[in-house]
Amino acid sequence: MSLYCGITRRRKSFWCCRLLSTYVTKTRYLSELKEDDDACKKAQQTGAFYLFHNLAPLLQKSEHQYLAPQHSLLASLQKPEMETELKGSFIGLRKALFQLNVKDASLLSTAQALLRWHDAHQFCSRSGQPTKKNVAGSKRVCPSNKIIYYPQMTPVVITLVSDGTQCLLARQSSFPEGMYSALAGFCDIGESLEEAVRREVAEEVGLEVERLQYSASQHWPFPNGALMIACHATVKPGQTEIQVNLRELEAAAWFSHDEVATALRKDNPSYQQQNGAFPFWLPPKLAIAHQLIKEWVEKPTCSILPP
Ligand SMILES: NC(=O)c1ccc[n+]([C@@H]2O[C@H](COP(=O)([O-])OP(=O)(O)OC[C@H]3O[C@@H](n4cnc5c(N)ncnc54)[C@H](O)[C@@H]3O)[C@@H](O)[C@H]2O)c1
Ligand SMILES: [Mg+2]
Repeated sequence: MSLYCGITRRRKSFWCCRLLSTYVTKTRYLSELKEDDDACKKAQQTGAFYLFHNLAPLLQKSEHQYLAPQHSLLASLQKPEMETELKGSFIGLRKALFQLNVKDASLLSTAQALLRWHDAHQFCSRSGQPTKKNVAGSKRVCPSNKIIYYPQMTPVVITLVSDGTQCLLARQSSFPEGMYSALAGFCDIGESLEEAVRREVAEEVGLEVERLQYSASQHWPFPNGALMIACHATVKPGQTEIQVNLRELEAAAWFSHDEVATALRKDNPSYQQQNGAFPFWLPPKLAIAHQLIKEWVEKPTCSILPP
């Protein structure tokens, strides 16, 4: 698509033309929809919608997968009629997330986080008056004092700690049986990413981080829309004795490269072993914890780059 812009200098007009990438065009269009209620209303006439009921998306079950159908603007129907009409059911995102394709999982996570934020920000915290949502849902405004509220994400650090040969994985009692993950924790106000990683590792397993390396980030819809910031970290040599904080974790342990590489190749084993224990397994592919662990398996030295 072309952009034409007119620049007038010293009474002469110059016209320049340059090609915009599809990504830039799309980004600018979405940015316009956030600010322009009329343009957004117009877009809604031809737009595709995901449907939610009490924050649960409407999904269709297909073998081992969920499909997230999109719909054009619908007449208002009650939940049971809607499910029958659209041949699906409203299913909790926690249950369905890992059985969705990456695109639907990402869009539904964003949509759910946004819906939850709107639900929790109905009133201005200064005036107590009801706030008003713009058409795109990208902000809420208090009509009495014009304060604008924007959707928020909570930063969370997730860290895969290594001693160079093994990596440290932990589990909370709320995790599915047998699943271990990297250490995670909410950033405190005023903290840098590095400070949050050092504090969380010290708090949860009693170790001091020596070096850390940023890996990637991910939006995570639970519990209220978090920005997961993933890092690799190493601990000081010879200082690998774990002191698990049992208020936060059920267990934490060092795992060898072989153990982790083997677990990474397996799907969630939902069976119990003969001794009653559940086999060791790792978070599914969609979770950034999985990507962090996979990176370490492929390159165990990824966390010991110079600081
Ligand atoms: N996507 C992934 O791969 C992945 C993996 C692990 C954890 N996570 C997410 O990371 C999040 C944080 O991990 P955690 O539970 O170990 O955190 P955590 O270690 O900070 O412990 C949670 C506790 O911190 C306190 N807390 C401080 N600030 C908070 C805030 N802003 N919101 C809620 N509680 C706050 C509460 O007391 C809460 O019980 C989890 O909610 C989990 O969903 C995602
Ligand atoms: Mg934690």
